[in-house]
Amino acid sequence: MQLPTAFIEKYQRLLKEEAPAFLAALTSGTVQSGFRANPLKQGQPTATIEAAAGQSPYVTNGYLGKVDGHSLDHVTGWVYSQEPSAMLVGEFADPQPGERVLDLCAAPGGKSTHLIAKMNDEGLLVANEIFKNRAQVLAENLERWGAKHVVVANESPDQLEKQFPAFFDRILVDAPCSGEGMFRKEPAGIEYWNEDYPAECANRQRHILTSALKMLKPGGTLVYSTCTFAPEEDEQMAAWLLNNYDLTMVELEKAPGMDAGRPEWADGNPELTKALRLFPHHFKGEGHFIAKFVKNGEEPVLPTKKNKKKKGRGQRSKFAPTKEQQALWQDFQTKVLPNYEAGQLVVFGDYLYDLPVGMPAIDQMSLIRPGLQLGVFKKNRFEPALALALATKPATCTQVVEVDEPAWRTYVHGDTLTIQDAPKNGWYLVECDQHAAGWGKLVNGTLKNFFPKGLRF
Ligand SMILES: C[S@@+](CC[C@H](N)C(=O)[O-])C[C@H]1O[C@@H](n2cnc3c(N)ncnc32)[C@H](O)[C@@H]1O
Repeated sequence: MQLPTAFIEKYQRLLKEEAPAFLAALTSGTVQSGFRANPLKQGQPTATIEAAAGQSPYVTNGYLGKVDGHSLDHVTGWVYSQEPSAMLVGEFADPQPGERVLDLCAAPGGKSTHLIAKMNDEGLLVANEIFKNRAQVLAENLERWGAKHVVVANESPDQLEKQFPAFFDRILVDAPCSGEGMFRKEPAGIEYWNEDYPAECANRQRHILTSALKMLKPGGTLVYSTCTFAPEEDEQMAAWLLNNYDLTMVELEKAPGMDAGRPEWADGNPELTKALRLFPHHFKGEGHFIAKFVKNGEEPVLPTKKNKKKKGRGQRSKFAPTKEQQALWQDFQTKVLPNYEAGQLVVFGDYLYDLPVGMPAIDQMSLIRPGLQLGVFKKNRFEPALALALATKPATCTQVVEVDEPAWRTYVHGDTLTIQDAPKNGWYLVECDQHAAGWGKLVNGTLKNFFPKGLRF
């Protein structure tokens, strides 16, 4: 790997006698892969964990090692591949169950899956991505993860800020950056780099952070992270935040191998040591920067109950299912998922979603996934969605077909399954080794395959 001369000279200047070790680790060190297990699923991804190289000492459910993209654990969302430095961001963000959380730059979803897991799928996570194709990937990854209380939005930060004034308890800005910390893992990123690139990225980051702070409640927490070493995007951005907003910086606890922020690379404010830096010659992972702040000030006065009610009612009626649609869903739910508790049922096109309670103004923004997709209405039928299967614990489902791994492979390939001693006809959750894998419709001993065509392999 050939690093640009200007890059080498910059870090020789900044890191002085440490520079040779840093540059050697960046060009020839080993990329450490990792993954997180999904605590929202019922059980442990034993097969992937058995093949792992060990556990992360810093991240609950974090492991070192690779994930097979065609494994049962991956396809059913029991694991998410994420390198060891990146998984520290969600850990330090530390969202709590019941909070309103925004992941403003969320695709492909590594941090979002971590945030909602730490929230125990309680409260509301808005996972936003500015680019539509990336927002689709984000929605797919969150669908596999099986979370209910997540909305996927596809907005620019300055559009989103209009919908959520002082709304969130916690916001993560995992910013688009110059990506220097990923050069070792993704060398193609080197081609985009030039001396001015960090300053360009910093300009964009200031815009994103300006919107984020408008959406953060007083008393709320902002976590800012990058995967670059550039001080312009790291300490200088944290200094800019402290100089322009009423924020208190939160100390991030450093384990051996984790570095403190460098005040001398910004305006000398000693507070900047509270931030965390990950260098590849000190930590077994890629380059990252994390800073955490609390927004000072009083909570705003909430709108009166009367106003609130009006808004909610209008919103619901526009997207509310018809009586026929409700009856179709209820028929399915009573038979198959008798204990399922929906938040607000909303219909977008022909699709039925379970919108998390507390999500405002869904008609005012571009949403890729307004909550958990429950299914689709087709003529006079209801067809359950893969997302619902992946969010279902098999023990809560009354109609389950258990298959072994070869039969599961047949299922994800798109073929029908023959079920011996078949029970009554109807919708069944396909389960393999406790993993909910999708839906099938049993007709006289043959399980018709409803695994989405685009995902078959
Ligand atoms: C570092 S990546 C996020 C990674 C993600 N948090 C994860 O853990 O999987 C930054 C994201 O910001 C998005 N982005 C690019 N320009 C943006 C802008 N002007 N405003 C908001 N997001 C932007 C990128 O498309 C990218 O998906």
